[in-house]
Amino acid sequence: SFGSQERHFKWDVEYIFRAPDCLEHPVMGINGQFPGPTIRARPGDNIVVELTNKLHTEGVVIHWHGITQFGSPWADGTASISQCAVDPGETFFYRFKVDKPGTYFYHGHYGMQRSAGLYGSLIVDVAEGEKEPFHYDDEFNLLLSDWWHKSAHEQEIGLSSNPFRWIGEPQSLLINGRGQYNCSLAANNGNSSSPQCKFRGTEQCAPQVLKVLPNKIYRLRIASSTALASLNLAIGNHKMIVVEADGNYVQPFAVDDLDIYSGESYSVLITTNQNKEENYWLSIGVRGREPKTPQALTLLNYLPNSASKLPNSPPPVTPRWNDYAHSKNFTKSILALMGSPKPPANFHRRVVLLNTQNKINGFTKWAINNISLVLPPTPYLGSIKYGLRNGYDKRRPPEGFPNEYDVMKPPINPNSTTGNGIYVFSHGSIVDVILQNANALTENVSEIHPWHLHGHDFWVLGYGEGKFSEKDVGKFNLKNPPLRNTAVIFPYGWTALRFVADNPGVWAFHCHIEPHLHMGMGVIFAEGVNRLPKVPNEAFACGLTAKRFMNGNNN
Ligand SMILES: O=C1O[C@H]([C@@H](O)CO)C(O)=C1O
Repeated sequence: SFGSQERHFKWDVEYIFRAPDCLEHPVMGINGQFPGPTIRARPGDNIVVELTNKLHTEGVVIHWHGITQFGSPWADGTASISQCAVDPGETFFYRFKVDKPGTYFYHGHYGMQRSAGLYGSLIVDVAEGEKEPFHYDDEFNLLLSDWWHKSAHEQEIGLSSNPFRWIGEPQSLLINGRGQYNCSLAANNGNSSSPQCKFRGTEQCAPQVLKVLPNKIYRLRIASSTALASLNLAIGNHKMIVVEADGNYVQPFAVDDLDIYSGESYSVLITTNQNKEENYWLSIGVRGREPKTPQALTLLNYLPNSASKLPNSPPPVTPRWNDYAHSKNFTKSILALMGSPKPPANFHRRVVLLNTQNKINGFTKWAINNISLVLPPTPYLGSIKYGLRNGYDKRRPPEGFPNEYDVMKPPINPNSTTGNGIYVFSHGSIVDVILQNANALTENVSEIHPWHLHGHDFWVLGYGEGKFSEKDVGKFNLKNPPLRNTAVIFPYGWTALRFVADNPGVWAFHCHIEPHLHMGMGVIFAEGVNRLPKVPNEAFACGLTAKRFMNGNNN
């Protein structure tokens, strides 16, 4: 399109020593930075990321979360799905177009590399000469994450062990890769048992202070790449107007605090119209799991006040972790901005996906319709495109679950099986997905799962309690459902989504809680793969020997 640019980046992924929460640990960085560099682009721009793997003993891929990859499914950055993991020493070229303004991010999508710190921001501004449907004077970008003192490797080994070792709650929450583990910014006016932090400001774990001028409007871009934690964000004395969710404009609404699940992004507007002699807290706490992690904090610093002037009152408190009514109220308030694309009135195919915690040979797993996803070694995109017979399980996974299954109780028979079959959708068909939550292995436990779809936005048609039934269809919102790429299922509830299968490729659809995906909580969708032109060789084979074989020189 007119004025579009190529934006070229050269990135080295490597472990670096960093102190994200003031304690030093190996962190997966990019070009020596953590979080990785921010990509900023405009709609229509071609992004080229020349990614060199400097990890020495691990493969790597990067997923561009929220970017549809229309016409470039091999650049989606999902190991075993859209490409082979990039070998140590190798360089892979991600080439893709960004199509829609919004707040996005990128992250590792191989094993548990997101937990290791492989993530960064991707911001698409409006096209030159165009305006957002709201006004603001300046903006801040807040990429939220959670951090463990146990390495991603140790976490992963625990999950794959029998007896199972759960990763537990994070030690710290990070804002733009910065948190404070053994001190608190609010010790002097809160009830923290930690000592007051004393920062010069140059420390790796010093908070990024948000410096604002009085009586202005600021846009906060907020994205969550947490591995586990669902979060709630609040700013002392300031209401937030929600205007964007996952790169889509929403009908503006005001809140005192905002829930954000892993894989989601929001933009909110705040007006700096409070007492300008004061500074204010921005605080982030854990939702949906019994919190064992202190709040993350930073300051809204009204200039010219000193940033060392602490607010008079303690940081806003996070709503009670299991106040699901509060969460549902927020989530259901998110509706598409008037004039947004509407969903088709009917669907061609409905897939119901039951989410259960299971056992396989004594190992703890998650399963969808009783199949726990284990990715095949050959990427699906290549297996399908080239008709490879043994690339993956050709049996179609179930479209639903037995009617008598009681979602309110632990599974009667918790034993499950692994699989890697795919859901194949006809090109252009309209697909409804009902995500059905259930009781986990333990009685009276049902968890939150934020589900993320690659390659598409979907409309969120509705949320409900208990088991989904046909009569719930009548309550679907077809008028102004929000378009998103991530939607949460609440404990013991269901969430209904609709999307158009019009993006040729193979797409992961999964719980964005990284350990849950690792334990099998995902499915694979494929559509229109036969329409794809030649797939770049380097997506499916590595090194010069592979190139030689592909050129037919294999003797
Ligand atoms: O997958 C999970 O495992 C643990 C627990 O269910 C078993 O230890 C937990 O809280 C999860 O979310």
